[in-house]
Amino acid sequence: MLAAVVRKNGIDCKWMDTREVLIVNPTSSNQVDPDFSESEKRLEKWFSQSPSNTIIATGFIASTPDNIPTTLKRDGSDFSAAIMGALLRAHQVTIWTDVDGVYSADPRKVSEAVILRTLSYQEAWEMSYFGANVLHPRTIIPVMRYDIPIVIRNIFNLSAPGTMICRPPVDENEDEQIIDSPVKGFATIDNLALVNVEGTGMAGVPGTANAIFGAVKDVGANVIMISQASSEHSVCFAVPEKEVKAVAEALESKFREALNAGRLSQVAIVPNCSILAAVGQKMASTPGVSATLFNALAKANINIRAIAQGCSEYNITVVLKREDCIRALRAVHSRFYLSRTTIAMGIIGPGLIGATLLDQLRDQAAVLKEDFNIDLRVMGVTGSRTMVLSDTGIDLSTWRELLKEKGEVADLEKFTQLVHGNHFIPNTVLVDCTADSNVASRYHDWLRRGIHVITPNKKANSGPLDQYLKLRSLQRKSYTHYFYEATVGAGLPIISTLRGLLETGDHILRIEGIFSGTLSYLFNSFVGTRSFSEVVAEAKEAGYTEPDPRDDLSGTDVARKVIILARESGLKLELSDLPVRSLVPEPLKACASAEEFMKQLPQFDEELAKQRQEAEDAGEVLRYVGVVDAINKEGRVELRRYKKDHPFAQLSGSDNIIAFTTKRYKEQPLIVRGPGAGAQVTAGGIFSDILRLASYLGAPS
Ligand SMILES: NC(=O)C1=CN([C@@H]2O[C@H](COP(=O)(O)OP(=O)(O)OC[C@H]3O[C@@H](n4cnc5c(N)ncnc54)[C@H](OP(=O)(O)O)[C@@H]3O)[C@@H](O)[C@H]2O)C=CC1
Ligand SMILES: N[C@@H](CC=O)C(=O)O
Repeated sequence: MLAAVVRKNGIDCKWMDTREVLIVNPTSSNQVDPDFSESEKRLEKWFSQSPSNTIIATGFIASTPDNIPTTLKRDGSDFSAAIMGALLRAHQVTIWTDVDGVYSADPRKVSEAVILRTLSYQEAWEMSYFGANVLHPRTIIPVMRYDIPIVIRNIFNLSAPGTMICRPPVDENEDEQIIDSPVKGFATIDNLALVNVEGTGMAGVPGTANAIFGAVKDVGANVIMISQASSEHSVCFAVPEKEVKAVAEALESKFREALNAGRLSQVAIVPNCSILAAVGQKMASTPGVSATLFNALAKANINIRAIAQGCSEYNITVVLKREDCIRALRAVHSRFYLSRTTIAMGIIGPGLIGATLLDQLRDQAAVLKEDFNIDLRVMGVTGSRTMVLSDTGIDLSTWRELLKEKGEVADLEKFTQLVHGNHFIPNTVLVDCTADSNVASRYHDWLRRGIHVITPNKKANSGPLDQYLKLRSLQRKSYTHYFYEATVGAGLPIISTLRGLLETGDHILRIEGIFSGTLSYLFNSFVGTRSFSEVVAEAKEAGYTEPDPRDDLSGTDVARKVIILARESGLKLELSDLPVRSLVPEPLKACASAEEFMKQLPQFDEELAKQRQEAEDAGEVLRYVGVVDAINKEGRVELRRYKKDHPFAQLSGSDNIIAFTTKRYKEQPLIVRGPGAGAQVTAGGIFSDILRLASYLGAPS
């Protein structure tokens, strides 16, 4: 019928019943092998009887050598095209199908998967084995014999150039993707089980592998991957889950004697596994591919159960828990720059700092995506009473309304599970923008679960020493990150400067400074023109104070920062070890709320006004300072008087100033100075930590 339609449209065309031309031999595995020499003879004869430039040939069908009609079995239509291409020594074979080409990963699992412009024959083989929408491997064999390219095109989208499967170009500039990434694509197989045969009696015993795989063959199971360490104490292989029971029984029966005698210790089954394979011919000549792959998996906190790589190096296969498979696929896909570094984020505490951070994330999202390939997806926002969650990411221009109008009752465990449970995003970070010690007490659990933590909240690092040490030790052992630059100096680089000094071998002697933006502002502005309580109200209004300003005035906030820096420098101090001079009038310590405290504060203005006047009369100013004394292994927080020409007397606004005296910076300390409180700078500091995390996870920096 098609030939008739083509002829009706004016094209001279013949139709070919391929049963007359294609001759195939059945194989033992219920497939067929083309008989090329017989088919060539018959094709020549057919042409001599029906000369034509255009042939419409039947797909899928052929004949046996004794002329009995048969089919080309599964994927037989593609196979007929490839055989005809080979018989005719075609310039190119095009397979018209309903997809744009071969993707770098299953687009249902990796939304950023890209169409591959070219694949080598071997890459196409590897990808198709793993279920990617490529040609069946046997389809490629006939055309590969004569180096004939096959192009996969979409009949429904003629503008898509498709994927060309061919011998790799000699000039690599022909293919941008090959240059960008040694890995062409990733594929997965689900519903597998691992079988591990283990025992000291296996080492150096010829025939062990033969016996194991003989037993597997006897039950008709298909071995999908094999791995054996060179110690020969164990052989592990993957089979389809539905076949594993029979395999285990066959092995136990075959090796009963060795198991009883203890020469084999076990035949263990690991159910619910998946395979993830990285495929690329260029991997063979590129060092570091497996390191990058394993690193990406480690960073996504994914455990690898088994590994296999053939010496052709076209394929690296890892076996993982099935539930980790999609996350793993996304992590490695994004790591090889085929797609963006995507991080699922949960923001806890949308108060002043959290809300400012959300707005900064909203304003910068497009630039991060387009220019830096970073996709920060806020999957949830929670306060102490309500929370909002989304599977795909919250629209940051409407999060306030969503929280107010559609918020559900806050539940931090549920929040954590849902933000982290998105299997499509490999990495999760929880950003704690509260001042709550209960939230801080969860960091250990989050890090243990592979969730990164970023926070301006000082409670965890200045809380009980043993918990702090536990947290740091866990963090050192795992691939999860815990960043808290904004806990000291808000957006100023204080912790990173200290780390830089220590990591390069310097020794801290003393860290001294004005660590409180609020107290800095108070003493910079309390110059005799306004009362003390008025200046405190201004600091609160400017967003410098803690949620309860008594935390600032009591010196607790400064003490916490001193403890954070002391611990960072290696001192094992508790918050209670620090003598603190509180500026909170004794009767107001018991006020029920921050509002009540602010209301009553004016009654006590006189006392501080007196102290300020006394200092001024002596040509001095009052400054609230913190000290880490690493020589005497102690910390202090004090209200001190400084001469007016002292650097600490020269500050303005909410400036912090921190002086590091070290072995290298002994005569002149290293000084960091700048605004040390306020919503924009603090949120900016947290944002920098988030981008640092993204770069650790693989985003270009
Ligand atoms: N202001 C500054 O310049 C700086 C602040 N910081 C730190 O930033 C953090 C936030 O400060 P700020 O924004 O001013 O504080 P806010 O009081 O404005 O906001 C705190 C937020 O935390 C939420 N919250 C409290 N407890 C919980 C809980 N158990 N679970 C979930 N959410 C909770 C509150 O929600 P709800 O309203 O529903 O109770 C609120 O949204 C503090 O740790 C502070 O020390 C660090 C450096 C500088
Ligand atoms: N309340 C704090 C905010 C930063 O940590 C301050 O005043 O410094």
